[in-house]
Amino acid sequence: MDRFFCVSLSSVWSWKDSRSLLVFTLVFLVIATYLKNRRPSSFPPGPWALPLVGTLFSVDFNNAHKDMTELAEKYGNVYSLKMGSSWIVVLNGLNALQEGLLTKGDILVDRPLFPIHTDVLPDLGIIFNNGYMWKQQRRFALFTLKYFGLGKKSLESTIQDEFNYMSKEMANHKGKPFNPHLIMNNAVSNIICSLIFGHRFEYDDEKFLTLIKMIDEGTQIEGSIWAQLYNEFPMLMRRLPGRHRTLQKLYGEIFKFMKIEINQHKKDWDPSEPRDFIDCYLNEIHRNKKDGEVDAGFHEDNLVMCSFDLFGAGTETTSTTLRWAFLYMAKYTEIQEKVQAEIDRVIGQSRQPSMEDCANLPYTDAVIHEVQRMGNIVPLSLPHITNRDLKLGGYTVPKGVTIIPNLTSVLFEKTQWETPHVFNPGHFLNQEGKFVKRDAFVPFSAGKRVCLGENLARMELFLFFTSLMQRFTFCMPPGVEPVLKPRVSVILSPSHYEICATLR
Ligand code: HEM
Repeated sequence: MDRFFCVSLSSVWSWKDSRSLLVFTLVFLVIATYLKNRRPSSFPPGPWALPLVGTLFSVDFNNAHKDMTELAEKYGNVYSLKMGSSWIVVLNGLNALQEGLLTKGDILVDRPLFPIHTDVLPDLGIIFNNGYMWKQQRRFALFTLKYFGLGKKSLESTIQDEFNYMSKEMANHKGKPFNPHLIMNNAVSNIICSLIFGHRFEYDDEKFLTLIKMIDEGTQIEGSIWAQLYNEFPMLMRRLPGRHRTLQKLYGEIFKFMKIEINQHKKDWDPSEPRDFIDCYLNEIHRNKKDGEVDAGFHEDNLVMCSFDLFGAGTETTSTTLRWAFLYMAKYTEIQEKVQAEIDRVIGQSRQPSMEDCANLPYTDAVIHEVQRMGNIVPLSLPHITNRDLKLGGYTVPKGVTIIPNLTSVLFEKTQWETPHVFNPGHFLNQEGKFVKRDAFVPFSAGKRVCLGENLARMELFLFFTSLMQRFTFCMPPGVEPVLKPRVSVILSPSHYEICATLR
């Protein structure tokens, strides 16, 4: 009896012990999780962060720009999210964007380096590079693009000539439905190719078409959930199959293409007569070698990476904007007619549009700006990172936090635009019908990292759009309504569609 009593007493005690231990462990875990996921003091507010996944479920990655804009209504224009284990801060609205990128631009000049890039791409080039090397590479690219024609007649005539090739290709469809994706990518890409490689590619060049398709696929993957997961859980994702694995193969192929072009240039390179960006860069490599300058990073690997950056950024963006323009013109036929009437009145049909016409075509210019605003092709810009503690909107953001400039929140800001969600060229016109600039027009972002190709893109958009409207009328195939819902990746592009381009 005594023995039985002792045994049952000890089992009661051990059961009580384990229960206390369990309760203690649970309380400990809850407190530890709370402390780990708690926002640092005076950090911007935001949704509650869960263990491991953070605020991943507060944003649908198929609609991140919209969800992030809506979150600002609840948490204010400067708020924070936790992606896996890292905090990010989102800037919304014109004031917050200007305070971050302009007033305190020095603190936000760097880019975060994500595993999806560092695993696949060398730490070189312009877009995902930082510090002295980035500054030198960016400055050199800007200078060289200017040297080869930005704002000059030579580039203008390259674009005009390319339009003639493109228009022949479109006219071949004889007003029947066709998908304008590849034609537009090819035409626009040929402009940046003329600047980098010194030549264009025929529209039926299979190798070049494959390259353009690779750029499109790479952009899709970079904006997909696969890339997000890779950046949050790199150790795991490196071991798992998925679309992220394709990226390495795609970029490898594009690098090969760049190297072939560079090797060709080296064969007939004449330092006294640089023909394009590659020739100028080879000269710069030579000069830096002579001067013993290494930190600026002028070497052949960086030439490959800079050419890759300029080619990628200069191909998909402008052509996507023009594809949005066709859709908007097909939807709002009365706006298309007004554009054509203005072009007919100012230029007529006997000569091609030039940049000088821009000032006399305010309605057309306003339509191009409105296409860019509504198209919103780079909705969350590219990420920045704080290089020291930053005071923003009354909060403190420590060094090393990723910052997302939410361009969508500015391009559709209620207090900035009269009809934010309606296609309305009037946003860029005053009472007298003259073109007016708007501060909240930020498709190229702002500050020290503002789009390097802004002037080139503006020139391409104006000359291609005006020439297209002069020569063609765009409409949807019979019975088809234009779909304005975007295909979401790093950029917002129209879903694949067919259009009819009828010669005027
Ligand atoms: C409509 C066309 C275009 C749009 C809307 C656009 C938009 C943007 C945006 C939003 C950024 C990020 C800026 C930031 O981080 O704050 C960017 C960066 C960049 N863009 Fe564009 N872009 C366009 C065309 C081009 C073209 C034609 C080129 C070719 C030269 C180009 C080259 C670049 C480069 C190299 C960067 C990185 C700059 C840096 O990190 O310093 N872009 N662009």
